[in-house]
Amino acid sequence: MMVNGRRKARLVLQNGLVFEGVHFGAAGTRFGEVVFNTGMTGYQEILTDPSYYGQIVTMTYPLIGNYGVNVDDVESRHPHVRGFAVRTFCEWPSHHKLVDQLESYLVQHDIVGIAGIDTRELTKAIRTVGAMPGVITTEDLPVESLLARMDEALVPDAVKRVTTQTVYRAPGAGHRVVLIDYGMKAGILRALLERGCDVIVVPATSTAEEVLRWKPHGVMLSNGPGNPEDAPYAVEALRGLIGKVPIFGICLGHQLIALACGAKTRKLKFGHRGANHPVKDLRTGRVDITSQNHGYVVDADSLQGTPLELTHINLNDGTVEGLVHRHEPVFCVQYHPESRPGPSDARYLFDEFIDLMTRVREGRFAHA
Ligand SMILES: NC(=O)CC[C@H](N)C(=O)O
Repeated sequence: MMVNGRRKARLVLQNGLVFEGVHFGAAGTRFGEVVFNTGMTGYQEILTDPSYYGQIVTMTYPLIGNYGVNVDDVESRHPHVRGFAVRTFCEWPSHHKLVDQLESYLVQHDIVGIAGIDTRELTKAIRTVGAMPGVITTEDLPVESLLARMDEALVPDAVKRVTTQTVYRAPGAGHRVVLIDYGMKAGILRALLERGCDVIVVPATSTAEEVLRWKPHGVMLSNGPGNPEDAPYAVEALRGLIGKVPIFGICLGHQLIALACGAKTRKLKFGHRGANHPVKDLRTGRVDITSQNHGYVVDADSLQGTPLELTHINLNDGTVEGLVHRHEPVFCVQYHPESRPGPSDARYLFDEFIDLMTRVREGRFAHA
């Protein structure tokens, strides 16, 4: 069926809620966990952030696509979302860096989109019920048959599907850093290269021995998709790295450090995805406005009895945002200091990592 010259599309949630709109992007049927992002801009970074692998993302900001797509705002080679849901998409974008329209970009990468739905109502449904499986379809399929297929939204072994298959090096004259790619955003690599690091990017399945063979001055743990408990091989590798080399973990990397140290993770009701999450550093009182994208979190109570100390909390819901190891040069944050998209308040954490590696190399490492 057509609406205003466009094919009809539907977004169906597992709880039976149906949103009718029009199709934009590729045609077809795509299942995925439905999550919302509250950023006003940054749709291209969001589409290409591998942590969204297998998910259907809806933007709460109502007008999407107005600056088109460009070659700079990508966090990986191609989009990783399964579907994209917006209120209004802009058919006549304008920006000096624009190379394409959002719609043709989605078609090119086979991402099914829906527009013209009440994204506020959709977001409220997710906030009330919690993030849940759903589907976007441009096909004329009965709702019952779609509801019966919601298992297709599951993404087993997500990290293994997005990690690099080969080791590669981005040379630099500074500290040698092994960057473990669990589904890395390019912004993390960029932040290290901007600080002169000699970066070796390795697959998520690398063992501690494989990482240490590079004789790194530091190990950087990236973000990545899915439940951290689904990557036990990564936790195992970290157990062999903690205490041997300085480590800085971001998002999934942070959660994996927590698991390796005996803490637990749990699923948030609807996650944190946006560019304005306030995070407080408990040691300094400083508050950063941060970029976030996560559905899981480290359980604060489970830190009891572990060597980890809580350093940062989210000011919206009090959840764990940062940790430091009490005895070893290891620290991590749940949010995204590389931003992309979002504010750069927390970029200084990369400088702290550089400083930590310098201190360890010079034998000046000591925790307060
Ligand atoms: N951006 C990330 O690394 C997300 C980590 C994890 N997949 C979560 O959703 O919590």
